[in-house]
Amino acid sequence: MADASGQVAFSFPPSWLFQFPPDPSPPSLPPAANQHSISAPFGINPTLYHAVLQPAVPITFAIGYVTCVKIANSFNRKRGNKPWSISKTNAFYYFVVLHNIGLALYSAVTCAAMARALYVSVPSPFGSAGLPGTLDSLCKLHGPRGLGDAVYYDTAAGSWISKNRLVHLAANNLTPDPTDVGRIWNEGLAFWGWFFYLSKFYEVFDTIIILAKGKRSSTLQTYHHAGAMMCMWAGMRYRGPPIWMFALVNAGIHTIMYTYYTLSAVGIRVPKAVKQLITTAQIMQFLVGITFAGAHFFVSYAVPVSVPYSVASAAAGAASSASSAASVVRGLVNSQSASSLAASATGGETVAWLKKFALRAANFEGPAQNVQNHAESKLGTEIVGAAHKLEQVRYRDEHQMIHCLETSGEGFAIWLNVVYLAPLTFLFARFFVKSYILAPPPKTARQRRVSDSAMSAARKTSDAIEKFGRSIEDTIGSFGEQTRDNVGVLDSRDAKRKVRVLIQETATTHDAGEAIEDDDVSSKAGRKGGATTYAGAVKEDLKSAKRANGSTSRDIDQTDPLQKPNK
Ligand SMILES: CC(C)(COP(=O)(O)OP(=O)(O)OC[C@H]1O[C@@H](n2cnc3c(N)ncnc32)[C@H](O)[C@@H]1OP(=O)(O)O)[C@@H](O)C(=O)NCCC(=O)NCCSC(=O)CC(=O)O
Repeated sequence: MADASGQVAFSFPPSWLFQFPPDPSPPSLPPAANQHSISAPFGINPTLYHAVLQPAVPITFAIGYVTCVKIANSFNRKRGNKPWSISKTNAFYYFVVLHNIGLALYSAVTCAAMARALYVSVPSPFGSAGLPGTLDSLCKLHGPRGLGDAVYYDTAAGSWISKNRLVHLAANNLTPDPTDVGRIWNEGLAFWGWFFYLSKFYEVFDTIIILAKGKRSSTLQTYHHAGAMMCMWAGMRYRGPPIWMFALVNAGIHTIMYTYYTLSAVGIRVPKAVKQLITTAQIMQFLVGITFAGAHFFVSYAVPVSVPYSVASAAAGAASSASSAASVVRGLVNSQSASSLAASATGGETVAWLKKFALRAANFEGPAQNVQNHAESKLGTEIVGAAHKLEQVRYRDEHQMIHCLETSGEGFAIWLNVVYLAPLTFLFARFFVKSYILAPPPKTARQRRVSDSAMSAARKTSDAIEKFGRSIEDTIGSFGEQTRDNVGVLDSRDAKRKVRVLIQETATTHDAGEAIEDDDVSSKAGRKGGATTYAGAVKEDLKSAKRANGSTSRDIDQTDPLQKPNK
């Protein structure tokens, strides 16, 4: 299927894009050393650059990470999810705050640098190169800016090439020139993408923070971190074209997410609506990411290609028709040697030269030799020589459809990302449903009243128990004294009154406790957030209070000297 202009087409992807394992050629390309610009603020040692992109690095790390998380999860479960003692230290607190601030800032810088790279590399589809120009800039990451000027790896030829014969490779003639500007790789992805890949290893500290708090790392958390390092690796190792989006959008979302965690870590409560917005943005990035990355498999577009053609036929055409002559002139002006020829000749000389050229093409060699320039001298031998050369090989631009992707490695990087993102989107959607749809809604006035009464009930219970204990001690004390003094008569009315008042008080708080228990608001939310955690704690206090009250009452029943004996 092609668009109206026939310049863009959508078709089923060729099977070689799904080859596994992918072709290891070509290796990734470090950014140019000593560039000192926002695209690459400093050089990266090429050996190091390649070393961390070895497949063993992310695979080993991801397996090690998942194994450690499984062990730590079961450790935390066995300990009843008790926070590790280190999590109570100041050092841990400051580490968590700095970790989040650092990642928020780093993500913001990466996002800005990638946005700039996109801005300078991707032309508008409404510009002179149209939609193919935009697609070309998104599909081909190397070489100079301009439709059809990209440098890409031709798997069949086993070398880097360009559709434009005027575009040169690096000095070694084997790789794209690292100083080329105007495409995403050299404009920032080579540098910022590589560090973003490394940051995925550091981000496992998120999990360590969760574990240290005595919680268990969720499937979402573990899967996300293990998968992110694999996907960033594949994108950077094989230069999957849409990997820029991972770096740009994910860095943007992480700026917000780590700002949220910073606030959360210092105890600033973020409204639930904001939290919900962050989760929505995360889900959106995955959906857009899957669609955008997947589209690369299906897109082809037209690029101008320099096609060599035989001069003789073109020249014959030039002699026979004016329009063909015009095309010859265009061909000449388009070609490099013709440009230099034109540069060396003034307007009159060019006309004379064309006349000579047309005569020669028409096989009138004699008259051709005698063509003169405006100074009425025969055309210089160097011009004739150049024209002669032009007769050998000429190029003209034709439009050819090319696929967006060129190597099986690019294909691999994309499908790995799509395969990773699909379950991640599901896990996030489930998180969304659990956290914002199934979780209890914000408290109503009545629920708040119940919650308040829970707190005051808890307070009363504890005061009453305290008072009760003291009275029992006093009563037993005075009873003992009176017994010792052999008075034989306890001030029974006073003691009885005290005990009755206390039993009444605890009974009141017991009822309040029942009321709270019936209301599941405070109990369900229990584990998340300061207020709900407090409500959970209150409930626990109430339960203990109830237990304490029950046993104390039994004790009183058994010890009350004033109680009538059971019949
Ligand atoms: C709103 C969210 C950003 C965060 O939701 P959470 O449920 O994690 O939020 P929360 O308020 O319960 O916070 C969790 C607890 O950990 C503490 N905490 C502090 N710093 C943290 C850090 N860097 N990472 C994880 N937890 C951290 C919090 O203070 C809090 O402690 P306490 O409980 O003691 O108050 C959400 O959208 C989300 O990402 N949920 C998934 C959670 C997850 O596993 N994320 C993995 C990264 S996903 C990711 O990164 C996606 C992406 O690439 O965009």
